[in-house]
Amino acid sequence: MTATRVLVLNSGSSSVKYQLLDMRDSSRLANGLVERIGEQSSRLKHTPLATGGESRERTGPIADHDAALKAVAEELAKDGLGLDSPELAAIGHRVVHGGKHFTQPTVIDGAVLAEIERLIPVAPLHNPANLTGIRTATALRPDLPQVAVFDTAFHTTMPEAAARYAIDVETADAHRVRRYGFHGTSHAYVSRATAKLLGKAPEEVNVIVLHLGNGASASAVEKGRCVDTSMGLTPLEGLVMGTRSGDTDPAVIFHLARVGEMSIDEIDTLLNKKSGLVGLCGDNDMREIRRRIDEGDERAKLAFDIYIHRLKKYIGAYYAVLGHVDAVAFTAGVGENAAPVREAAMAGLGSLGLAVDDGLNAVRGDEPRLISPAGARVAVAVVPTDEELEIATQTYALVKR
Ligand SMILES: Nc1ncnc2c1ncn2[C@@H]1O[C@H](COP(=O)(O)OP(=O)(O)O)[C@@H](O)[C@H]1O
Ligand SMILES: CC(=O)OP(=O)(O)O
Ligand SMILES: [Mg+2]
Repeated sequence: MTATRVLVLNSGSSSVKYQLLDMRDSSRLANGLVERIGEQSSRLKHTPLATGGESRERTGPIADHDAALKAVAEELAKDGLGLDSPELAAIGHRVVHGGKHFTQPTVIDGAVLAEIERLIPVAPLHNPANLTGIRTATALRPDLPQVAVFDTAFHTTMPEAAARYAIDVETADAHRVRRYGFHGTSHAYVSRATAKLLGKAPEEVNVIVLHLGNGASASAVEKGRCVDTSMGLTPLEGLVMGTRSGDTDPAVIFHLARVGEMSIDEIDTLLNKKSGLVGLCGDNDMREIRRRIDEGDERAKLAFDIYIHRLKKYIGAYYAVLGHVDAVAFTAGVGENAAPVREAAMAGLGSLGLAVDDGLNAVRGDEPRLISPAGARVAVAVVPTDEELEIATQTYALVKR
């Protein structure tokens, strides 16, 4: 029997999303989510898609990512899909920071682990969780290839003009300070899916991808290659996000340290966890923000306006970077679901050939779809991302013989 299944683990700072796929037809056998890891109220939700069974939930403390992954393995085993299955070909891991070094998916060995560990200072929220996921999975199946698929890989094609900060070159190089970009697996997948929606090859189109989830980033993709993206050294730069500030004057940090007497760690927490939408209005869920706006809440409206203003600036910037744009693609939780965000982001951009058709924008669905009016100069599209499928595809391509 040839092994054709791939388990994908996407370990975030306080969550693990997972999916088990059969790569013969890319069908999903099971998926799930463990959230609030490290809290008393952890929750695991598991859906056994292969058997068509009901989703199962367990709540109660799950101390760390190691315990989370063991709980996932137990749930999979209940459906006869345990990690001991001979049909499992590999485990694919999302690794957020791969630095400059990793441009391709990579089978993990000691040297790869060491490099991911060395990058912890530039991805303190993400890389430690990714490492625990890899170590636990390896302990459960030491015989299987474990593959790292890096968020940064797609962005390694950025030209130096986009990747370098304008700071002293020697200092920057000594500390590997440069723009790496993140969500690359999603930007790669969505830019290709957008080309397909237009009936073109990726090499034939220029696309602006707007990945708007809890973390959010934009990218400029020229003929299939990333030429700029909004996240930088860490996933803090760029757009306004659920809890992250995105762009600020770096002097805000000196000011808060000197005048506000805050420690560097306090400022780090402020900008990464207490800013963005949650800092502006107390909510980071776009559904809740829209509900509050409908009730006349001024703070929610201001938070929304700041979010949209920043998004528009990046759309304009990447339009200029690309020179010619074939499509703008909205993706991830907000991009796929929040019609008012798409409408507001495109409002007033008619002279750039950008517009949305209200009727098309209101349609909901899981398939890639156009929302621009017929005959528009630039296509505007909603293109659902699928980071897990992309990670599984890249993982399987690397290990199948
Ligand atoms: N129906 C919806 N309308 C508006 N926003 C939504 C909707 N569904 C999800 N979202 C937004 O999507 C976000 C999560 O996006 P997602 O891509 O899953 O993020 P992440 O992968 O970073 O956890 C939520 O915080 C919420 O703001
Ligand atoms: C890199 C990053 O921001 O990831 P996420 O959106 O999953 O937090
Ligand atoms: Mg995400």
